[in-house]
Amino acid sequence: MQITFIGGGNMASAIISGLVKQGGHGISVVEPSADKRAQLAQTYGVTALEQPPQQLSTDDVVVLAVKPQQLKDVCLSLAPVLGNALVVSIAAGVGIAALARWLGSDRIVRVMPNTPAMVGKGVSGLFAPLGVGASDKKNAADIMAAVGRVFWLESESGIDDITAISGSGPAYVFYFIESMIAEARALGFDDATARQLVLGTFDGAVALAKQSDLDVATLRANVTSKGGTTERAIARFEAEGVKAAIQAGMQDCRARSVELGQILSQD
Ligand SMILES: NC(=O)C1=CN([C@@H]2O[C@H](COP(=O)(O)OP(=O)(O)OC[C@H]3O[C@@H](n4cnc5c(N)ncnc54)[C@H](O)[C@@H]3O)[C@@H](O)[C@H]2O)C=CC1
Ligand SMILES: O=C(O)[C@@H]1CCC=N1
Repeated sequence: MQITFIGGGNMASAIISGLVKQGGHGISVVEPSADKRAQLAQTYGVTALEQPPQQLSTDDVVVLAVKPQQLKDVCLSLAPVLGNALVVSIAAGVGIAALARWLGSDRIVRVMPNTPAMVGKGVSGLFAPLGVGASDKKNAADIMAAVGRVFWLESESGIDDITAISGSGPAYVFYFIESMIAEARALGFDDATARQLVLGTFDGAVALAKQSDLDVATLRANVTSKGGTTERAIARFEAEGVKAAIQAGMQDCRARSVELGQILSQD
């Protein structure tokens, strides 16, 4: 595939890194920052451009990887050179109707990836409107499958849902990890040891959850001895409303995705 990324920031780099490892693709990136262009070219061996190509072809795939707030201008400037290229938008919030209006094309797939794509462990939700053909859907899914797992969504609002789960989710996990590392440091462990203890715990717990036949609530119960230490910790989490706060945070995240779409898709 000939793939042109518009925007070479965090998320684009994560996807590019997986595609480069997979090999066999022609990859270019349009990125205004000269520093980032140099880094992308050096790290991944991709073609880094300051401006979009003069003309794209029907066989090209264009991945829109700029901030949602930059999307309209980017689409309007791409429209004259887009030809009939397939467009894959990874931007949060902004819907296909607005993208189609700005691009003058409805050959569009929306994707909500996440940054663990950088290490081949991404989770992506994809949505394509009815008019998008099977080979376009396959190309979009193949790009994301190069960097992790792929889930097709039945409706576009599923993109808002999955943004609150896997799109933003790595940040929730890092927040939990950060909190545990801070406390391990407060208990006197040096930074490197605190990090290893906490990351080892996450790694082990996730591996156990994946390999076990038991559900996660049972796995948690198995750690929690009656009258023991874990029980105290979980009781404090419950008293402080940690679970409710996580769920409320996810709802706020989803609402922001909807709100971004409403604000940014107006004209
Ligand atoms: N970071 C994440 O975890 C995720 C991000 N996304 C979506 O990915 C998109 C990009 O997010 P990030 O990579 O985090 O942002 P970022 O800020 O790291 O990257 C955006 C890049 O676009 C470049 N840019 C600005 N104007 C441009 C233009 N006119 N033409 C080409 N490039 C331009 C910027 O210089 C920057 O390098 C956003 O729409 C976001 O909603 C989706 C899922 C996860
Ligand atoms: O925070 C954001 O808006 C983007 C979308 C999902 C993850 N990062």
